[in-house]
Amino acid sequence: MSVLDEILEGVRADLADRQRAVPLAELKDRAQRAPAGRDAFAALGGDKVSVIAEVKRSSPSKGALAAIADPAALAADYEAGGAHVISVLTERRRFGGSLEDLAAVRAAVDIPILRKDFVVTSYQLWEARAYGADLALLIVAALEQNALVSLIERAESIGLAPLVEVHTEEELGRALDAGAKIIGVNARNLKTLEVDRDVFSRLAPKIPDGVIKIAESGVRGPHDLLAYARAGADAVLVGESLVTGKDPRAAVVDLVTAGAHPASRLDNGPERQQ
Ligand SMILES: O=C(O)c1ccccc1NCC(=O)[C@H](O)[C@H](O)COP(=O)(O)O
Repeated sequence: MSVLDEILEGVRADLADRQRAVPLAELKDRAQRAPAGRDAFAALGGDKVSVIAEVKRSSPSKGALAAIADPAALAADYEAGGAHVISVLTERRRFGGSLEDLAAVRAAVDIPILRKDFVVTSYQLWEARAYGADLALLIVAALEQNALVSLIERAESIGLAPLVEVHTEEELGRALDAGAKIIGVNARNLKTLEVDRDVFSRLAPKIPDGVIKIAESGVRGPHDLLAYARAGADAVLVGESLVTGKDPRAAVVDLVTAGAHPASRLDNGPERQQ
């Protein structure tokens, strides 16, 4: 069984418990009373390379990364450093996250928030909306095509921007066929956990203009952001290097500063001096 399959097995078990505890009608009611969503497209668009800063306690590849007793304070630090979007890992068993983390972050920051999880059913999209997310991750490798299409439609219909994650050309074709407007290319193979930063530069030229391109995983600092930017990234998603560093806010400042420089973008001239 692959790592992704193991994660999905645990996700489905936890989901069944939550569905027993909170019926869909009650969840929908809560989602419909949630404050209006924040504009993810505005946060990720423009000339800059946006920074999505992640609240990540642990991971299947590295185990425990950081204790993060106060995810809201960490997210507020990220926002103060200039982050454009906050990603909150809500998966419990392998990442140590929760929906409570999502709600706490929502209350602490004014920028859009991504629910980073392994979504397999629309119930999780209603959860995302009810607990304050503005975007929800949909991983192509975890979904049949019909499910991907219907989850994209459902997300959009309830005010969530779907971030559709791919790792191969075949998955990218499926994401585009399904109508994805925001595509994340994950450098991490979720079946083997191997990180290959070159996956982004191989797939990005095949993503049409007008689709937002996010480079996910493996960003150690501004030099990686600049490399992804040169390959066409509109945004980078960064977890481990922020939560394990001494000063997450300063690390975000460095990334945002690198991403704000026009020379960091594709075809915009020579690499900025570090
Ligand atoms: O991080 C993992 O080990 C992992 C394993 C299996 C599925 C997903 C996983 N991570 C989710 C992510 O995609 C990352 O948290 C995110 O892109 C940030 O990556 P990084 O900056 O390398 O922590």
